[in-house]
Order: sequence, then structure tokens, then C-alpha cells
Amino acid sequence: MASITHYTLPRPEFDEAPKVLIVVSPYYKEIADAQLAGARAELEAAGATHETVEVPGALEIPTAIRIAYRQADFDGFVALGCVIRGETTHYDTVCNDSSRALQLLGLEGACIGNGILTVENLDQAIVRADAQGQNKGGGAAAAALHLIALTRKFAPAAKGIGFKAGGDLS
Ligand SMILES: Nc1c(NC[C@H](O)[C@H](O)[C@H](O)CO)[nH]c(=O)[nH]c1=O
Ligand SMILES: CC(=O)[C@@H](O)COP(=O)(O)O
Repeated sequence: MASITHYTLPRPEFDEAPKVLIVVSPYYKEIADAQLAGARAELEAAGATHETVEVPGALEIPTAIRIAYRQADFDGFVALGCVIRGETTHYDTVCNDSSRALQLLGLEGACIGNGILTVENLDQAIVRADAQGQNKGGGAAAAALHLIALTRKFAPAAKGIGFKAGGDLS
């Protein structure tokens, strides 16, 4: 069988440290801890500051990010959690709704890395969460950092454009 490796973008560099919120569901605590280790290492390697809040399950992650996006001043967010298929259709609800809500927040301008694992079994979760393995937590943190870098790159101030009340360009 043919195989191909993923290309990883170089880590972005920042003049001013990004401030990042990690929102994690410890629904599967050991998996969440491994994801957190990978995400924190990636953020620290980029010089970002970070804090972490917990929510009960993956379904609460987008709402928690929405609250922080509206009420605090984080540059970006890392969503960490794990959904493992059970006997019922609830799996599809948790996977699809959490993912869709994160995407909608992203389209509003929130810089979010989605590290919510959606897997068939615990073995799949373990290899993906492992910071020395597939390190999906680190990958989600890297995604958030890239979106923050893009936001700063295209910020009006960086182009010398100011906005006045009323919307006139100066
Ligand atoms: N089954 C999983 C859940 N379910 C819980 C939901 O996320 C939610 O907390 C509940 O429906 C209350 O709103 N959450 C996970 O993170 N992982 C699962 O496998
Ligand atoms: C992700 C899930 O939905 C799962 O944990 C719930 O299991 P079940 O479908 O057996 O209730």
C-alpha cells in the first residue's frame, strides 16, 4: 500500500507573544492529559502564553470558546477532547456538532485549532493523543498559532490603515 507523510508548516514567529486559551474536556482524562502536554509544548515553543479551562464534554467546547472570545482578549484557542464511538447515534451528534460549531466560530474570526479526536476505539485515541506519537494536541495548537499569525499579518494597522468611528478609512 502506498503511503505519504503529512507536510508540517514551519512554526510561525511572533514579535508579541500570542495569548492562547486551551479549552479541554477531560471526558477521557488520560487522553486529555496527553493532548494537553502536546498542545502546551507547541505553544511554549512558539513563545505563546496560555491558560487552560475545562468543560464536561466535547459538546461544551465551542460554547466555552464563544464565551471567552466575546468576553476576554485571547488571540486564539485550542480545542482538546476525545469522542469515542458508543452504541448509539450520540457519537455522530457530538462529533458533528462540536466540529461544525468550531468552524462557525472560525468563520466569525476566532483563531481555533480543533484537536477534538473522533475515533472508533481507545487504541486509536491513544496513538493520536500521544505527544511523542501523532501529537494531535500539538497539531491543534500549531493550527491556532498559524491563524493568529495570519490575523496579525492582515491586521489593518500592519497595512497602515486606521479605522475611525463611523467606519471611514483614514
Ligand atoms: N460521549 C462523549 C461525550 N458526551 C458528552 C457531551 O459532550 C456533553 O457533555 C453532554 O451531552 C452534555 O451536554 N463527550 C465527549 O467529550 N466525548 C464522548 O465520547
Ligand atoms: C460518544 C458517545 O456518544 C458515547 O460515549 C456514548 O455512548 P452510547 O452511544 O453507547 O450511549
